[in-house]
Parts: sequence; C-alpha cells; structure tokens
Amino acid sequence: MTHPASLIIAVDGPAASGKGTIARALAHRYGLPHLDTGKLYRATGLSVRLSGGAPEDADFAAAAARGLDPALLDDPDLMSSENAQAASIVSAHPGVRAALLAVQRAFAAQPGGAVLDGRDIGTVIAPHAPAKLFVTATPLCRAQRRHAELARSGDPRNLATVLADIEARDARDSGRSTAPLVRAGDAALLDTTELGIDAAVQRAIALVESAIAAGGQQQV
Ligand SMILES: Nc1ncnc2c1ncn2[C@@H]1O[C@H](COP(=O)(O)OP(=O)(O)O)[C@@H](O)[C@H]1O
Ligand SMILES: Nc1ccn([C@@H]2O[C@H](COP(=O)(O)OP(=O)(O)O)[C@@H](O)[C@H]2O)c(=O)n1
Repeated sequence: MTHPASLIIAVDGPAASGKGTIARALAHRYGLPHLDTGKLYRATGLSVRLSGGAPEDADFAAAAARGLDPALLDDPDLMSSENAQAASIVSAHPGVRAALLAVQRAFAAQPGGAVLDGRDIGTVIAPHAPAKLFVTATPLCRAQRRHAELARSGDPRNLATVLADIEARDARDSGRSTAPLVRAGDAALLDTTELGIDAAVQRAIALVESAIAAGGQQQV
C-alpha cells in the first residue's frame, strides 16, 4: 500500500500494556522516529526526587519539567517502580503537562511524521493523527509482564505489589482532570492479553494500514 508523505501514529494505553513495544515496531516498520513520552514524565519525577522535592508539589514539579536536564532520560533510576509512581503523580499537574507539550507536538510535527506513545497522544498531543491505537490488556496480564521485566532488572517486588502499583497508577492516570488516560473516539482498540509480541505487532500493523486506507494525509 502507498503511505502518506507524512504519517503520525499515536499509541496510547495503560502501564505495561505493550504500547512501547508496539510503537517501536511500528517506527521500524514505517521508518519513522519514535518518542516514548512516558520518559519525559519519568524524568520530571526523577528530577523532583533528586532535588528533594515532593512530586505532589505542583509548582516544584512544573519548574522541574520546564528545566528538564536531558541527561536524566538515561538515568538508571528512570524506569524504576519508585520513579513510575513519582511520574504518575507529577503528570497530573497541569503545569507539568503544559511544560512538556511543545516538545511532544514538535516531535509529532517533524517532516515525514513520527510514532509517539503515551497516555494522551491521540487526544491532546496529536489529535489529528490519522492512525491511533489504544493498546490494553487485563491488569493481571500487565502486572505479570511488568513483574517479569522488573525481576530481570533485579527488582525484588512480588507480583501482588506490582499489580497494586499498576492499579494505583491506572486510577491516577485515568482519574486526573487534565489529559486523563482515555481512548480517543477514533482510536482502534488493541487488546494484547491473549497475543504474544509478534501477534500484537502484526495486529497493530494491520490496524494502521486500515487507518491509512480510510484516512490519508493529516495535520497536527
Ligand atoms: N504482547 C505481549 N506479550 C508478552 N509480553 C509483552 C507483550 N507486549 C509487551 N510485552 C512485554 O511486557 C513488558 C512491558 O511492555 P512495554 O511495551 O514496555 O509496555 P508499556 O510501554 O505499555 O509500558 C516488556 O517486558 C515487553 O517485552
Ligand atoms: N503521555 C503520557 C505518558 C506518560 N504519562 C505519565 O507517566 C507515567 C509513566 O509513563 P510510562 O509510559 O513510562 O509508564 P509505563 O506504561 O511504561 O509503565 C504514567 O503512569 C503517566 O502518569 C502521562 O501522563 N502522559
């Protein structure tokens, strides 16, 4: 199939649903740059923690987001469980989201297009993206995946703790008033609970191809 000259693919979903895995595979498939937007919120949470601030402090967190040091994106603590909770708390502050908006919109608007994954790509960052996926899986399935991933990195948390962490984050991400985690009305739903990685990626490609066939060019 011929593809539009510029293609933006928005991939949203809850923690450990497989959205990052799918977004990376789509970026490879279509030769597009990829942005894991969760890392921006994780870096903001980490910055607040390293400065001794509280993630609940909206002004402190917004200042951290405005002055983000790109080196934090490579910090070993970025992907830790503690930092995931901090990211979820700082991400609910409107000032944090406002500070991180421009860089994400600019990434989406680059010539040729891009793949972005997060919570609000299809609703806020790139609402006119022609291809949108909402990736999900049951909480237990997501906890099992994240538990295995954390165990590989040496994190000793048990499955029940990982599940509780994921449910707390889901509730916070879905319940916040600014840019909550919600499926865009025009996003295709992709439940990966019963799908392995290869099957999930193939399904994602099929959904993107359908969206391209139905849509065409787009603006951010
Ligand atoms: N369909 C799948 N089946 C099994 N494991 C998966 C699947 N998709 C992703 N994973 C694994 O689950 C973990 C979380 O996936 P990831 O893509 O990082 O999720 P997210 O970006 O939604 O947090 C990773 O270890 C990844 O390899
Ligand atoms: N576009 C985004 C991406 C992440 N986030 C927040 O950042 C946290 C970490 O995101 P992440 O994508 O790295 O988390 P995982 O899904 O990989 O566990 C999430 O729990 C959200 O609170 C957000 O609010 N908006």
